[in-house]
Amino acid sequence: MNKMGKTLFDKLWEKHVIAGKPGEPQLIYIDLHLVHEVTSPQAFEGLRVNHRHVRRPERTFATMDHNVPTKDIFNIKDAISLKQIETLKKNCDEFGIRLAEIGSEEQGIVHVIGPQLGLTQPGQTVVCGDSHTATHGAFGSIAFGIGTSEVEHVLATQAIWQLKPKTMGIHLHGNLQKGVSAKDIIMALIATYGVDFGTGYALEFYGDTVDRLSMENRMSICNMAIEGGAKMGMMKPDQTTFEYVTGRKYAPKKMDEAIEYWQQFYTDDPTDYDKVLDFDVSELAPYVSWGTNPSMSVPVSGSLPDIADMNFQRAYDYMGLKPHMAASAIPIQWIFIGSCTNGRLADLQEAARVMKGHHLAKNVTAWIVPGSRTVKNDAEKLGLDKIFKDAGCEWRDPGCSACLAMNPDKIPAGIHCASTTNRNFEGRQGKDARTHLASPAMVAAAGIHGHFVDIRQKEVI
Ligand SMILES: CC(C)[C@H](C(=O)O)[C@@H](O)C(=O)O
Ligand code: SF4
Repeated sequence: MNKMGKTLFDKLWEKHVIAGKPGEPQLIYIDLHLVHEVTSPQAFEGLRVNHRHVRRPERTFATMDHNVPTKDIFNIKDAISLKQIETLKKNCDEFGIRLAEIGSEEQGIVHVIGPQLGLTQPGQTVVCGDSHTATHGAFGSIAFGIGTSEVEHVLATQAIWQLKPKTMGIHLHGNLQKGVSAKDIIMALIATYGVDFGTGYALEFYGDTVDRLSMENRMSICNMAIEGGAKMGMMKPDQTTFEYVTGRKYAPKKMDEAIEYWQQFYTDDPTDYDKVLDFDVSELAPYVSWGTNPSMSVPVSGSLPDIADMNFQRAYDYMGLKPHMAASAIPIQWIFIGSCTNGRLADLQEAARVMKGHHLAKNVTAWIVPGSRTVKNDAEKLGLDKIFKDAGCEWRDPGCSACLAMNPDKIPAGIHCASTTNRNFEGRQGKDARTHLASPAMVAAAGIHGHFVDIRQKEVI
């Protein structure tokens, strides 16, 4: 393609390059470094051993999320979890880093609290030792996950070496049908193009569909860019973004100036991308995953595929399902609503809207886990906790919880769990647990019925 202008990504990249030549790894400045307890201990240890300090503590913010129990939160029984939590506290004290600890108002999943506190802003580079850092790209920033040795490098230097990726524009257009959400868009994209279509690319989602989405919905899409193989997913900042950031705790004091600066970040013309995908969302159905990677997903109105290859055979065996069965016939015994994909207030409101006045089907267990303490408090102010509890759900404390089996919240073996999370790998939610990814409204409806239902049909909820 003949590039005339610049993409959103190009503009952000240029503003942050400190050293290096195009075509080779370049050193880029990092505006925001988010830290959690799992991927930071060795990084801090490296600083200590080398007698280094944290270069920009005021651009670094830590939280506890993966290991925290979501019930009886101060009572961490697992020795490794306890060690990681205690180590983070010690490291933050020693290196002068702000920390949202268990029990505090600011604590929550790293990708929920960054935006919520106004730490995440347009025009930034954001890193964290966590693959779902792509979430923050929804604000119009370069945001990506890094490994522990890179965490150490960023702590010490506030910069990182990166090879500039290619850019892919994903043009989303059309109106979503009622009951179809942002989560369905990203699941459908991955089901259509596979788990590695984004490898080597920075994705930018754009188009009239994106323009109409809330920040929460935009974050759900960028969050799963990594499930499509891309390290980063982004969207240009617009009025919706500016309104979301305004008034937040760490938002810029001079908002007018900030907005004026942020307005330069957009793609000049779609021909500037290295590649473009065109995706009409108007006929999209809600999606559910049936297998053991996020591309193994189908429309809820459809049926499960043939055994195309060995991976499918293995997935069917693990999931205890059969080819050609209707997606709506997948039995559901557990539901999980939470995570950095769908654990924000808007997600809980969506689930509560579906659950209101209903009760869980017999034999269904439900865990509702707000993405942060603030989400929890805000939800309670709106009475959402009561709706969930009346429906028979457990209303828990914030954390990653059953999104991954790194804390006491594990889904039992053999159980089919409809989950608002982003990964459905073998053992992800507990040994031999069977994860089915879907949107908050779809998961809530599955809890009520004990199987998936097509929530586009009025009579089901
Ligand atoms: C534990 C962490 C490193 C991991 C990640 O990088 O994504 C986790 O958050 C996940 O979702 O699997
Ligand atoms: S909620 Fe899940 S996907 Fe998000 S950071 Fe935690 S473990 Fe990773």
